Amino acid sequence: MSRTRNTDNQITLDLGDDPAATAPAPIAESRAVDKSGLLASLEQTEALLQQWQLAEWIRPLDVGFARLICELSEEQGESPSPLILLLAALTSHQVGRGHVCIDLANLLADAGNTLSLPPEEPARDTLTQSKAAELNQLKPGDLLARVTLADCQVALSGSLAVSDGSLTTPLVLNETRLYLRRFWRYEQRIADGILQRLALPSPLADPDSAAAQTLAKALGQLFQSPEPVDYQKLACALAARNRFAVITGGPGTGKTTTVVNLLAALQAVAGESPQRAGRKYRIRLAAPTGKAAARLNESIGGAVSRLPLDQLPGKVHLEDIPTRVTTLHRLLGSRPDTRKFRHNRDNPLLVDILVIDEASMVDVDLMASVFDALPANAQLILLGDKDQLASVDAGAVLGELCQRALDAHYAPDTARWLAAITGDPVPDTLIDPNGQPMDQAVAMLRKSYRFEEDSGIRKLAEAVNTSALDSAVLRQIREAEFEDVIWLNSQHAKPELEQTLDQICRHAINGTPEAFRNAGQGRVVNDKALPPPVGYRHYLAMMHNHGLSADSDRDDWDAHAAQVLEAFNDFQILCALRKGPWGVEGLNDRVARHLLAEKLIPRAEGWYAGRPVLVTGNDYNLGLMNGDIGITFRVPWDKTENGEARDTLRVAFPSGDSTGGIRWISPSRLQQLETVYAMTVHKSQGSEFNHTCLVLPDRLSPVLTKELIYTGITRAKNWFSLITGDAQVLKDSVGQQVVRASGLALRLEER
Ligand SMILES: Nc1ncnc2c1ncn2[C@@H]1O[C@H](COP(=O)(O)OP(=O)(O)OP(=O)(O)O)[C@@H](O)[C@H]1O
Repeated sequence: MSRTRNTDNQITLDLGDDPAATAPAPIAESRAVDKSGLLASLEQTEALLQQWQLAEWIRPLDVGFARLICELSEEQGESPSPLILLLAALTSHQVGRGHVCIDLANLLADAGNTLSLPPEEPARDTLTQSKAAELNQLKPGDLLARVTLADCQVALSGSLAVSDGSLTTPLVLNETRLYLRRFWRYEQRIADGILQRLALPSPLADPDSAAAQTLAKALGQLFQSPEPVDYQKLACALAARNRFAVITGGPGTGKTTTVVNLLAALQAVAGESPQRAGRKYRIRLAAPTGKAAARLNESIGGAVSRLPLDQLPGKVHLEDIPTRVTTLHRLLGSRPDTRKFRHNRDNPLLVDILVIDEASMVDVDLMASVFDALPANAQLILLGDKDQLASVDAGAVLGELCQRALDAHYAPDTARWLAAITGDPVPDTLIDPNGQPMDQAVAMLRKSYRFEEDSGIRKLAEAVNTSALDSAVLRQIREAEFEDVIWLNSQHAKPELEQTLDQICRHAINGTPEAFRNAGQGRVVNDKALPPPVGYRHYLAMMHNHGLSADSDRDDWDAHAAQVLEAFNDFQILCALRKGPWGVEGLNDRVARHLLAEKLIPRAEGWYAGRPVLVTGNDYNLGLMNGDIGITFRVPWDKTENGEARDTLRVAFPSGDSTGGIRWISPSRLQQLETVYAMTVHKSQGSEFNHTCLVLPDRLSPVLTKELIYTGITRAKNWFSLITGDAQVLKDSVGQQVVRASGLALRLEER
């Protein structure tokens, strides 16, 4: 058997079982496959990795990394084992899928599921059937069938490329978890940052101290709930005591309200502190995306203005509580072409308290950078919904930190302290004498203030979250018992494809208010009359209906664009997939064609007035961030040679700050974007829409998980509609859960 490079410098697999195969033979041409031999030599393994790469099972990066490991080992006089090569590629593959590491025990127990290989949907339709069939006999599971954990450990521990982290090796093995060094370091920096903060003594620890009494007094003024346990108050107390805290809660459970009260209480403590001589804390608010930052910007102002500041101790003023929310990248000082930030250990942020909203979207890389940039004694408070999808990139930091949030596990000492400060006894079910340090810093909000008891959105989200979807809720939704939820094609278990796709487009245009109870009219929630459910006709009609001209003030154009952008936010189609007729690509195209047929847009391709776009990469020059949404307008701002007004297209983006202004950008300057009639659920994280329509495909795929469905449903503020390609897919998706391999929770337990 030999390794041979072809003209593209690619290594081809000589399977050695065919006399004709002495020449480089692409895999499709070999007849029989000796699987056991594939891990016998480096050449065989490397060639196989290359075949997986060609089939797009793994990325070129994964093969490149594995090769690098071999080259480094060879340079040091070592003959790397084929198993190391394979494990290196698979570890890198897992990072690409959001895992921080690979758990070897899981890999050996069930390689197919652990790696999602072969992929459910082959990425390359160019792969001939015979080639695909042959590759299917060379799955990682086949290769690893006779490999034991001990084999892996022996191979890894004997390699110069692997260490326990104490040496600067590219791979790190921690018990059964194999990491790319970079990701092991991220996890270590996060764990160190958390544990170091949890170990700091709190000036509030003694409930009889003056500081703790001030806190208790402030909380007494800020929270006056008649409930036996006010979980918001409890969360405030807990987060005030710790230099690191997490507040998790579902939609509308009052995360923003709680954090605003917390900041006011902390400023009251600062104001009364003799050591601080009245000096208030420097507080910063941040969110992982521009959209999430803008949303918090919107809600925080109102919450701050409602604070009973004159009743608080410590002379707290309005300006002591910030209302400006920035993106984490801006806060940390991102620089083009490097993942290193301006603020780091050598140049820390000038901040005493940092609050990060939508923390479920923060990956390990960014979270490690946050800890690097924070002064050692600065307080970090993470807010988010633990049940939402994890970050797009590797890690599930918030989810891991909140693994035990439901039962709290407060140590008796913590429970006594909480009761002394809040005046409410902590329920016995939340007390655990074996509670760990991390448990003492996590609070869960348990009551939704946005959704009423009988809200369908709330019931559906809860049912999905607790995997109880086969129960009465599905029937209630099918029978349209709720005011706020409709399942448009629930009567068809397996609806016809074209008909369903057209139904989605008609729904996208009109919002189908008539399908909701009382045609979506007259709903009042929390004493507020809700706008009815709409579709995209709403923003397009508003866009075309303006009395503006070339002479109009630019402020009037800005106000018009702001209104249209807000109206666009009233409806959004969310998809699970990117590709295919059920994915964003297919649906964007189809919806545009329907809008064109209805004469709501002038064309369905390229740039046109009305085209909504989603920015898909950060553009620091234009000040646009991944996830920003803009709408294309026809504006009469250019001049002809004769000085007459000439129409031109400009894309209006919200300015992203608290001014509510508009940035007008010429389409030609925009590099990374896509049309956004349909958006993936992943991209919708951090956003909310008045009416959300979730589209589920006609086949189950690994991306369809409980977290995805929950995130999709909870993007709906007031109205939720569902269209399924197969009714069963909804139920089956809820049975699939995202489990990301990582060692963070264990690291926090270990010490
Ligand atoms: N303790 C409370 N009593 C009454 N209303 C409340 C309380 N807490 C929050 N609310 C109201 O509930 C709504 C949602 O609150 P808030 O925005 O703080 O929740 P959130 O968890 O941050 O929401 P989101 O899911 O949008 O992030 C707001 O209208 C708020 O005024």
